[in-house]
Amino acid sequence: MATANIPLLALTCGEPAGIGPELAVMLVADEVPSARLVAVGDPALLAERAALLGRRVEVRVLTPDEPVPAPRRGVLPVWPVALRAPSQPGRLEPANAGHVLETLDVAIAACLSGHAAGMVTTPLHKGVILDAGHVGFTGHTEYLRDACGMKEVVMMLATDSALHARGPGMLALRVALATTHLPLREVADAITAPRLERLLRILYADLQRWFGVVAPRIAVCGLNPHAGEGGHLGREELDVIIPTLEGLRAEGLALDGPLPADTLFTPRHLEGVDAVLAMYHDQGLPVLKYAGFGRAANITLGLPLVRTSVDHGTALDLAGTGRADLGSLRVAVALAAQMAGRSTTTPA
Ligand SMILES: NC(=O)c1ccc[n+]([C@@H]2O[C@H](COP(=O)([O-])OP(=O)(O)OC[C@H]3O[C@@H](n4cnc5c(N)ncnc54)[C@H](O)[C@@H]3O)[C@@H](O)[C@H]2O)c1
Ligand SMILES: N[C@H](C(=O)O)[C@H](O)COP(=O)(O)O
Repeated sequence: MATANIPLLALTCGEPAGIGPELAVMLVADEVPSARLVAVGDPALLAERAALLGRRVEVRVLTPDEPVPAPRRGVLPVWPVALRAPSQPGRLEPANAGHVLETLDVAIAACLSGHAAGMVTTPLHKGVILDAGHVGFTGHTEYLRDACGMKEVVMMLATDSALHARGPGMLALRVALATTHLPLREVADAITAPRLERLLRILYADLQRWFGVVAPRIAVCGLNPHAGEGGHLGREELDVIIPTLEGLRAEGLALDGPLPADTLFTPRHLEGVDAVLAMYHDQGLPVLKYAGFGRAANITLGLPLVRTSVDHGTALDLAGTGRADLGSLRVAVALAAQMAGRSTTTPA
């Protein structure tokens, strides 16, 4: 395949004090990356981290018009976005929050214009972006939603099936979230029937579109212990979740639940299920990360572009040590490449 026909992925380098920049370096230092990549970040910082880790990497600065070369070991093409202040591994610097957001803007613009076929993000630090005054920032997912003008998107994490014996396919356990980065006390109010319906429609459609699941079966968690115990432990199941599921089932969507979340994530209940919809972040993600931390990826569904990410955060405790595990970034890149390939063959 000619280089220009290999889907191009923009790889944002994330929080400069975290492990993102060194993961970008490590990805090309020891192996040929599985996709045509261009990092979006500060070239001097990347070269510095490569030197700190003792990795031989040529950081090759490209203008937006220059072709991005085919993947090659030891070469990291970069679309430059300058740091706003010096960065030390492990030390957050609010002055660099604007830099982090600019890397996202560059990648998003490249995807929306069709220049890049998708974007892969390494971790940013939500707290330091808020400390810097970006009020309301809660993560890539919501930032991408707003940047792309979408009303709703869905965060889904998926494990790499290589670790699991649950049958063929690249990814074995997929967990989507009905609410994302929200204080727990606000979760119940955020789960309304119209929203839940929109989220389930996005999840259903994107399982078909990106993962080739012809007739998705989705298992939906209850919000309350024991899925509300018939209304004795909370009424959200009776008032919101059950009527929403019934409405969508009448249209032919295969939806199980609401099921008690504590037993839903067991092999018998997961048999034949293509994705689980958890009601909140720490209902679904601990299970997913227990099953595959370091071998899973985060995908934003419902966007007009391909976006995957790693399953972990900035790991400030590991930054600059070279001990961060590259596994999740490998999965995120491979998955984005697979999705980008589909987006050229499947109508939107
Ligand atoms: N995709 C993202 O941008 C993303 C994802 C998760 C968390 N975060 C953000 O990261 C920051 C720190 O979050 P946290 O402390 O809850 O989670 P974290 O994932 O950064 O760290 C949790 C633990 O996992 C370890 N860990 C993380 N990545 C690792 C890797 N690649 N290899 C080996 N060990 C690894 C860390 O050393 C730490 O012990 C927060 O601001 C959070 O919001 C961002
Ligand atoms: N909820 C994600 C996780 O725990 O892995 C993470 O915070 C990333 O979210 P964004 O992709 O929205 O930044």
